[in-house]
Amino acid sequence: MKVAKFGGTSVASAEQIKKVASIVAEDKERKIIVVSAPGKRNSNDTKVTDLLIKLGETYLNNQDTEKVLQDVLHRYEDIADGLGLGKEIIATIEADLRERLQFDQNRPGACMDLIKASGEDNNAKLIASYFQSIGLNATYLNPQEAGLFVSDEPGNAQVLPEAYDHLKALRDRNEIIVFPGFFGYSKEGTLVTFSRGGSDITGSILAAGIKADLYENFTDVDSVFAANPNIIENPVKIKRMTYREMRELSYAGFSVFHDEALFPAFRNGIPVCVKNTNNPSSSGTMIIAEREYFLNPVIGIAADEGFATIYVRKYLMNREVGFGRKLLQILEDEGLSYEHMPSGIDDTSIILRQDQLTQGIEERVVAKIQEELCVDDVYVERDFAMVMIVGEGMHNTIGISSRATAALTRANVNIEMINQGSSEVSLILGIHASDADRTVIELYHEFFSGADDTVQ
Ligand SMILES: Nc1ncnc2c1ncn2[C@@H]1O[C@H](COP(=O)(O)OP(=O)(O)O)[C@@H](O)[C@H]1O
Ligand SMILES: N[C@@H](CC(=O)OP(=O)(O)O)C(=O)O
Repeated sequence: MKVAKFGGTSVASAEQIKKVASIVAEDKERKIIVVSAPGKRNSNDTKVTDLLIKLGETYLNNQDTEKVLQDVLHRYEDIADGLGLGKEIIATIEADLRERLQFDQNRPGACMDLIKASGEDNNAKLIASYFQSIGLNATYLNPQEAGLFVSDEPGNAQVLPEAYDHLKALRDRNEIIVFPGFFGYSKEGTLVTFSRGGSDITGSILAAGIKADLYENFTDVDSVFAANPNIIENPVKIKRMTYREMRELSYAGFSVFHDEALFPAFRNGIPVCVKNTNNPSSSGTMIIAEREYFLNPVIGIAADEGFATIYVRKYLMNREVGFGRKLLQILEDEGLSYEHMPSGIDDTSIILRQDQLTQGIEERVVAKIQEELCVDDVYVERDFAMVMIVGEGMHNTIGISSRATAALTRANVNIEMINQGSSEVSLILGIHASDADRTVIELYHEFFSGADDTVQ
């Protein structure tokens, strides 16, 4: 049995949904179909999820919601017309949206999630009707009915272990199930969404729940490439990669697959295949537990922006018992998570996602570090990027970091931070965000020039 997830680009228009239907129809093993909200039809388009976030904000600010509501409805009307579905489905979607716009405004997180998730929910209903109209034995299934229980953290839901016990019953269903991605329900019955891009997570949870033989993730590219195709023209394709490699690369900007989506598949040993809805005969990229040979020690290079550093200096920091704990406690008290913490003997830098550092929080954190830890210096710097060089073959390969630093020297890029975990599967370089693309290009040429069309 396979779970197939179709991303926003695969369900953005009637034409795309027809391709989805033929992919589903051609393989009887494709039993659970997870769908996203309609995504971009071209580079100037707006994702329905982004329209819905605007709708949610408009509603929560007590402004007139009608214009944005109509923009959302037009997207579904275009799709329904192109699929030859009647007007009834649009009336149902409109009624559903208007009902969501009655939700309690005193619960803004839950209200936003309810509105945001309608993109997937209504698209799943529409796609299930289309499948039925062309003779497929398909049915829409609501995540609450299926038992997809999650934690009550708006916009950042985490699956609850008991969800898997409920979801395994889906194995016994005889029809094709069309399941909306991106959200589950708390035990109290509140709808909660995963983080952005979270339909990948739904697919992985369902694949783990039914112990699928394969989790297929359909998108708009033939494979995962060794670098972001928006930065490198025709990058080499990755044929096989490990969960760990994909996790590191998606963490650092390979937006093709959500980093949180790997865990359920990995824990249950379910292979993941990234495939192209527009070219389904292409074999795609297999993500598996292990791969045996390494033609190239590096498999991919990624860069992600939006990081800040809290720099802390105190003479004899290395001798002060409990300094690190107290420093991290200050972050914890403000609800901040951190990504890396490279240290010297008298100084340390805490690297974190800068969108967490709103002005009030930044001021409080700096003041607390100053007062409670009596440091010599503390300040925040913004707009860093983290570049990751990743590959299982890097383990015990001599010279990777010298090749990387030489490439950055050629690109005239200053390295602010360098970090390698003991697993030696990745090397992280902290640089200024404005240098990110140049860095990826130079590193790509260093590690992939002369490589075949496909690696590994
Ligand atoms: N290394 C990479 N390999 C493949 N695609 C990548 C990579 N890095 C970034 N991408 C981008 O990810 C996009 C697919 O992800 P996304 O837009 O979220 O698709 P979907 O709508 O199917 O969920 C590709 O079109 C590509 O621009
Ligand atoms: N529609 C949601 C969830 C998602 O996974 O979308 P996509 O498949 O387009 O990445 C979002 O935009 O965040």
